[in-house]
Amino acid sequence: MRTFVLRARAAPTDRQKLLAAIGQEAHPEILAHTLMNAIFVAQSHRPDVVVYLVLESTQDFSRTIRFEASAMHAIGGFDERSLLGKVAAALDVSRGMGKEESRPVESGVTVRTVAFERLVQELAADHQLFVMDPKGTPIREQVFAERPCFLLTDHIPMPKNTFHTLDRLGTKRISLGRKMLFASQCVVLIHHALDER
Ligand SMILES: C[S@@+](CC[C@H](N)C(=O)[O-])C[C@H]1O[C@@H](n2cnc3c(N)ncnc32)[C@H](O)[C@@H]1O
Repeated sequence: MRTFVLRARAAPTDRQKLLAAIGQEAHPEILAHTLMNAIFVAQSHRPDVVVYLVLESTQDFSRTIRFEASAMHAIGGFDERSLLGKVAAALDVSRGMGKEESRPVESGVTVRTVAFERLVQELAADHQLFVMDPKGTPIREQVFAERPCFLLTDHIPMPKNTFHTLDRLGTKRISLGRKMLFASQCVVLIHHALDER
C-alpha cells in the first residue's frame, strides 16, 4: 500500500471558493494533479493507493478527504473538472461538521474535520512516514517497508513547527533531486522509484 498526504495550505474548504480559485493564487489544481498522478495510470488505476488531501484555508476546521482507490466504484475522469468535482462534493458533505467528525462521501471517499498534524500522528501508528524535501536522503538510498506514507505540501511550505512533530514521529526526509518540483511530479517519481523495486 502506498499512501500520500497532500497538505494543501492554500486550498479553500468552501466549494465555491475552491472552484473559483482554479488558476488563481490558491492553485487548487494542485489537488487534482496530485490525485491524478497518485491514482491513475494509462487506461487503469493503481488499486494499492490511498490519498489524503488536507485543505487548510478555512473559517472553522481543516477538511481531510481520504480517497481509497481500491474502494472507489466511480473513479470517473482524470481531468481537473472531474477530480476537483470529487473534492467539492466532499466539501459539500462536510458542511456543518464539528471538530474531528467524519462523514462518508461515496464508496472509497470520506471526509473528516481533522488537522494535518493529528492525521499524521494517526498514520504514524502503522505507516513508515516520509516528508518530501529536496535536501533529504536521495530516494534511491532509502529502504521502504510495507506501508510507506509520503507527506507533501502545495506551494506553501510546511510550517517550521510541523517539523518538530514530524521528527518526534520518526519521519524521514527524502529527496527526489535538487530541483524544486510540483507535488504531483513528486508523486510520479515516488511511484516510479517503488515500481522499480
Ligand atoms: C512546489 S513544492 C513546495 C514548494 C514550497 N515553496 C517549499 O519551499 O517547500 C511541493 C512539494 O513537493 C516537494 N518537493 C518538491 N521538489 C522536491 C524534491 N526535489 N525532492 C523532494 N521533495 C520535493 C516539496 O517538499 C513540497 O512538499
